[in-house]
Amino acid sequence: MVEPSQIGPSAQIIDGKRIASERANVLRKRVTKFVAVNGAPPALAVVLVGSDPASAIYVRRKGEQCQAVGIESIQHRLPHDTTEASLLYLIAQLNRDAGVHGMLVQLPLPAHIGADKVLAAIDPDKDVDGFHVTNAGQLALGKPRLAPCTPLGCMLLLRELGTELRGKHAVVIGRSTIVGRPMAQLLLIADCTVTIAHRHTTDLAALCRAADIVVSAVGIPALVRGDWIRPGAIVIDVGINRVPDPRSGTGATRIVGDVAFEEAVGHAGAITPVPGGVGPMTISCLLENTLQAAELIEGRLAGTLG
Ligand SMILES: Nc1nc(=O)c2c([nH]1)NC[C@@H]1CN(c3ccc(C(=O)N[C@@H](CCC(=O)O)C(=O)O)cc3)C=[N+]21
Ligand SMILES: [Mg+2]
Repeated sequence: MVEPSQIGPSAQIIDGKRIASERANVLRKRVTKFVAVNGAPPALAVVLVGSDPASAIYVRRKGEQCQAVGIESIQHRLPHDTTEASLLYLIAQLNRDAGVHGMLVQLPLPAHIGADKVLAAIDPDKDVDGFHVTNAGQLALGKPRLAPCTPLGCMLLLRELGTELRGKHAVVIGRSTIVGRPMAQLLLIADCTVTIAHRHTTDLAALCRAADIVVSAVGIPALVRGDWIRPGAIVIDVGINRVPDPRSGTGATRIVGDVAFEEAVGHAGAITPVPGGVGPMTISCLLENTLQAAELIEGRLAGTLG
């Protein structure tokens, strides 16, 4: 007996939430080992300036996930009118604090604070977002140290599928420094042929139709249509777009990605949902980067002490 849902092609739905929770179990064991060796847990400092509601939710979720694997979470919530100088002062303190292994400043920052200057002030060894020019440069050289969490999470999802990446044509839509560019670098390291598309790209549809892997990170709901997806291609949807939820009738919102999911699911071989795809993997990779930073820092200290 064939269910209607089994008639016609339908993609494998890549369950980022499940994969992230399985990885949390592995991370928890690594953290336990770290505590046994070093006597204290890895610690992540998260700095939030202002009260953007989405940022507040993400920061809270990061704290919860840290706690779930035994990483100490230190959160600094600063008022919207915090000066650039006082934010730089806090970063300098966190850089010096031997009890802090990783730190991040939640983006976006208020307009009166220069994000480039702030990111440059973070000790690259504690830069668990991988946004510092040193870490971006290492990645561009093909020798990543701490790499950005969202692209790392996308790579883990691709690896989880078990398909050979070497020689595959990957189209990355979006060239942001936090997702598109580092994503392209990681795909290159995995021996993909990589095309980066952006707002000036002509005939994005035709480009996507030639792709084995499409990664979209632009923030436009339903930009990527079902018939843009080559049969069997892999679709990674990084978009987080808040839209009105017509089903609620109460003005409530829901989040959708950049891909018209219901269309694309009939074409793709595998596709990430939003929510429950890339988002949970981003936080999972943040935890992993924090543990990696802590292991490197403590390993180096142990080396200097004998
Ligand atoms: N310095 C800095 N580092 C960041 O890594 C950073 C940032 N700033 N600013 C904002 C973006 C966005 N981001 C997300 C993290 C988790 C989910 C996530 O967990 N999403 C869930 C739930 C989404 C929801 O319900 O709102 C999901 O997709 O299933 C989403 C987005 C990290 N960012
Ligand atoms: Mg998601």
